[in-house]
Amino acid sequence: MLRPKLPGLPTLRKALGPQLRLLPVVVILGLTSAALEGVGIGLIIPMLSIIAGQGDTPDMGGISAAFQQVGSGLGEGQRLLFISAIILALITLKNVLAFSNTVLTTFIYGKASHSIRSALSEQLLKVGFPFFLQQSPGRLLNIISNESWRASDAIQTALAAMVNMSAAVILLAFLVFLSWEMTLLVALGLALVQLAHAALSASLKAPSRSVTSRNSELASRMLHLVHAGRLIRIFGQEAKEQAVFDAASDAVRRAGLVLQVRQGALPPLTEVLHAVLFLGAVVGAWHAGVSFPVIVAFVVLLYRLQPHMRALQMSWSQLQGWSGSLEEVRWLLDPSDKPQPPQGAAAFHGLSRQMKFDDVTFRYPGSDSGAAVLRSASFEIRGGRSTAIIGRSGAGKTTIVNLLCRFVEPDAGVILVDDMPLNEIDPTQWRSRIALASQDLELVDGTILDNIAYGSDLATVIDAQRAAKMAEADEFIMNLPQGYQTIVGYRGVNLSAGQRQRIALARALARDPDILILDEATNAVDGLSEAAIVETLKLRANRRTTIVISHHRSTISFCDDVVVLGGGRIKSAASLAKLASLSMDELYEHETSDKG
Ligand SMILES: Nc1ncnc2c1ncn2[C@@H]1O[C@H](COP(=O)(O)OP(=O)(O)OP(=O)(O)O)[C@@H](O)[C@H]1O
Repeated sequence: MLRPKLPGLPTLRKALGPQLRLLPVVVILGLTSAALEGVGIGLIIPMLSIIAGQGDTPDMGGISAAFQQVGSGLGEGQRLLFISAIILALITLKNVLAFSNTVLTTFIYGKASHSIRSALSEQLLKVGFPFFLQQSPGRLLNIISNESWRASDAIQTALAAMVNMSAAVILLAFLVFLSWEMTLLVALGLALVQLAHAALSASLKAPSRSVTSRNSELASRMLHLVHAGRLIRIFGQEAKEQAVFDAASDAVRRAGLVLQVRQGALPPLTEVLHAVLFLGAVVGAWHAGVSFPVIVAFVVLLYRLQPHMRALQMSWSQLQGWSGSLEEVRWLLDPSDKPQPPQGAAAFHGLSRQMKFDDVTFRYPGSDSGAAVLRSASFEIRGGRSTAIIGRSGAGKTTIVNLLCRFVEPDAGVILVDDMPLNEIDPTQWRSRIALASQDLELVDGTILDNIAYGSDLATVIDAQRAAKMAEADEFIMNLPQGYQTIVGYRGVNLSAGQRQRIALARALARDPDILILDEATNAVDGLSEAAIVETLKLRANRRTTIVISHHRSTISFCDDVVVLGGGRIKSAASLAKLASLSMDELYEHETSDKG
């Protein structure tokens, strides 16, 4: 009866994973408990015959006659007790099996829900970074926090549908055995009810998608309120923001109302149609001259069948109502239309000579019509030296970092590492040799120690303290009441911007990387602390490769080389010592013919 295409079925099947092999057990338990129920109801026939004083009603055939034989050798009183005992035993056993099935389906549901959440997290961790440049965080948040739960609910509903389907099949079989004519009538009626139900359920898909997209918009507004708290207040936008939020929230309410009203119309409608069917069957049976005990058994069976049929139909409409959610979850889990993570299998054991940008052109995804950020850029960053990358705002400095870290890949040209194309190197091995401290690289919610140790295997607080000392962070950390155990809060809100930067720098230094990249990593640090940090970096620079991006002359003062970016090109690449006399503004304009 539920043949039409089930929305999101592949997603559900994938989520069930190894639990799929438990589904036959669910079905067998469902069939068995329904069979026990059917037999129990069938035993009403001899019971009623005894009570009505009809003895063995002669005109019965098939399964009714078989039921009629139960306890036939006993006296009436004893037979009544005997049949009652069997019915009680059957009811008890049926409920034990039903309970076992509830436990089993709950177990499967829990596992499948976990697997959906885990798959979503895995996908977010695995997907190529450009995905995050293209997608709205609100949409992603909504999928993780809302839609994934609906997908889990869909699994529970699908499992319940299987149990109900099993019960319906068995009870229908008993009905056929009791009276195939009456069953034919009932089946015809049920098919009509199902058709009406399916037509109405199909109209739930559009409102379901609308609810999903409104929820995404609302999640974006919520994120905005959380992240832009200061901005909203200082510009006095509270009333406007409230109005925008209310509009988004009300849009969710309206879309939800349409969906729920349509869904809500289905149960009463189905109940009325079932009642018509029920009464029609009774009247029909009376006209056909079916015996009283058989009519009662038939009606009781039909009565017991009805909730299963209704539940099946409800499951169907619920799954239609969640189709928007299932589509969103399926979309996020589908890798085919997502940017791939960086590839490459060659081993990397450390930089010995240089990193070379050879004719690299790059444009951000989604900005195809706009100008390229880098156009045929060629320059070298020599190993074991420190290189400043400078240029006016928007020149493409951070883009170079993104390319080096393989967050994005060049559209044309190649980046060579010791003459090997970077895209052939195993990205995990490559990144394990890099540490990045950047103005927009977040702190994690945890202690200062957690943050410094993030990404390196620091054995002790002493190790963390060594890194913190190099980043001029130890002193302020020790002055905090909880020291290294101080909780930094979400994105480090409990700390000042300069403190956050010094912890991020300590985190990068703790990795003791081959290649240290500092992208505006100290622009919020006071001059004195910055001077001390620069001294530390100078000492370190003799051993390791360091790339520094900054608009401050003092920050790049210790660098050996400088690469100047402008208008998507490399304007100049030279030894910084040769340009020592130039101010920052003069450096930005400096142009050499040999950019080597
Ligand atoms: N995610 C993105 N999508 C589209 N364009 C982007 C994206 N990120 C940066 N850009 C564009 O790329 C150009 C270079 O940006 P980039 O961040 O590399 O500049 P920058 O030199 O580091 O600037 P700043 O000194 O201001 O930090 C800019 O024009 C910017 O608008």
